[in-house]
Amino acid sequence: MYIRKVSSYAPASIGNFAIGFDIMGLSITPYDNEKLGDVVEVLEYDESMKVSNCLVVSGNYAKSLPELPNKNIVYHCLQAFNEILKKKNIEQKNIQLHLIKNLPIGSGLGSSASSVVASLSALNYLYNKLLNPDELLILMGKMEEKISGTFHLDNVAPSFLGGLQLILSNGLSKRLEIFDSWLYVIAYSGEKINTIDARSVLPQNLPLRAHIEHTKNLSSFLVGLQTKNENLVLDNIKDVIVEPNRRVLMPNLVYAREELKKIGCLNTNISGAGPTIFNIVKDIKTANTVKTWLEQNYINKKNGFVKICKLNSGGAVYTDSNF
Ligand SMILES: Nc1ncnc2c1ncn2[C@@H]1O[C@H](COP(=O)(O)OP(=O)(O)OP(=O)(O)O)[C@@H](O)[C@H]1O
Ligand SMILES: N[C@@H](CCO)C(=O)O
Repeated sequence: MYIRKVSSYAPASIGNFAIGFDIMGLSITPYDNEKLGDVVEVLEYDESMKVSNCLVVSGNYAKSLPELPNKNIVYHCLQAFNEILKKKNIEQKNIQLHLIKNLPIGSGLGSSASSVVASLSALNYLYNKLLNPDELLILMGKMEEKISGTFHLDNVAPSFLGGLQLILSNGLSKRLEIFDSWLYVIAYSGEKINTIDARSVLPQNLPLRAHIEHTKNLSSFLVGLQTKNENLVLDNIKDVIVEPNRRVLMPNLVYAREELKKIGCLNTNISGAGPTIFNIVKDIKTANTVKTWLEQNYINKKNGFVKICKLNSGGAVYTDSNF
């Protein structure tokens, strides 16, 4: 039996939020308050009890994880944290990690980020908040880099800190206030797209025209938030840089966007690297209509799902058996 259990839940997130490739992301939670995110429990044992397996996994998507524990990003998070302890001459506790894998892998819902945030935030809590939130966020980004090949914080920042997060040039993250009444109908098609593959279809250079158009859209989006102009914000949640290249991976996106607009959906875009799409509506009645259309026309009924979500303001949540 363990002597202490620290558990952390890290919510799903919409990476990029369409207008901010690699620099913006939104934390979401289902409208019915169901949980949508991974949980990592750190179990501390008495020194007399030998922990034979430092990582165990369970949950609906545990079977899709790499078979070898050392291929799991949670294992790398533990190793990275142990390295920090070593450098700071802090003795390692006798612990085991339990990952409850609730998010589908390669879904675009920030699945790997959720595992990273849950494990590192739980470990940090167990070690009396050894790292401050900025240091912890950077470490989370480095762990994401191990998976996708690039350092990006657009999933880990919202999952950890909650809300709509904008990554700044100093590497830190800033919360932006977005309309909290908006609903996000997310549709996970059931296919798997690894971020690293979705990045390999992107061009290394941008035409100047695309850069200008994108900058205009991003500026308009930010001004819309600042002046609380909902239409200006909605009109500028769009991606003229990445989406055109990723459409090849998501051939039904444009058709879905056109059809959903006819039934009241205000905005349809790719979540993270896809294949999940997010659809913005302002009321629960339209959300249900959009959900039904997506269930009937967009998702693979065996593995896919559609959920009505809202903004998650809080980010990762801890519980500690000591309290
Ligand atoms: N704990 C983990 N959770 C999720 N993926 C993991 C984990 N450990 C290792 N992986 C590997 O990471 C890859 C999936 O991560 P990836 O970033 O591509 O998808 P995602 O996090 O679902 O998507 P997105 O970042 O677009 O929202 C897979 O190759 C998977 O095997
Ligand atoms: N910004 C990332 C999110 C997925 O991890 C991308 O679109 O590649």
